[in-house]
Amino acid sequence: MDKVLIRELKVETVIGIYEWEKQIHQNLLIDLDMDFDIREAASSDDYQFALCYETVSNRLIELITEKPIDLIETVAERVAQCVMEEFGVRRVKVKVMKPGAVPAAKAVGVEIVRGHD
Ligand SMILES: Nc1nc2c(c(=O)[nH]1)N=C([C@H](O)[C@@H](O)CO)CN2
Repeated sequence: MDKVLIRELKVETVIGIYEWEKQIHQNLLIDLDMDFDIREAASSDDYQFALCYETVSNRLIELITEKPIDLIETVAERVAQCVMEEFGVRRVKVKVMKPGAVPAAKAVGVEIVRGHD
């Protein structure tokens, strides 16, 4: 299946389970693999048939930053639900990484796949 990809979308937001985390902003890095048939956009060279990675990125930043979230699992599920419901994506892989959360690790994170072919 064709895919539209977003890599390392940086989202600065209030994220975490601890009280001190609720007082600061931290970065999340989000990867998306969105199943999407690109043939109509490619053959027509017409933007109206494309899944706009810019529009998706801006919507996800809005979604994630609208209120504090405890778990990165919640971020992943909300992102998957949003791209399927609002952008007509039938299957999506979402990876949410939290750099710096564990000092000894470069990043920690979760990855989910939602939807079907
Ligand atoms: N599976 C998870 N484990 C942990 C999370 C999380 O979101 N998912 N969050 C934390 C803390 O917020 C941590 O990032 C603070 O450094 C701990 N474990």
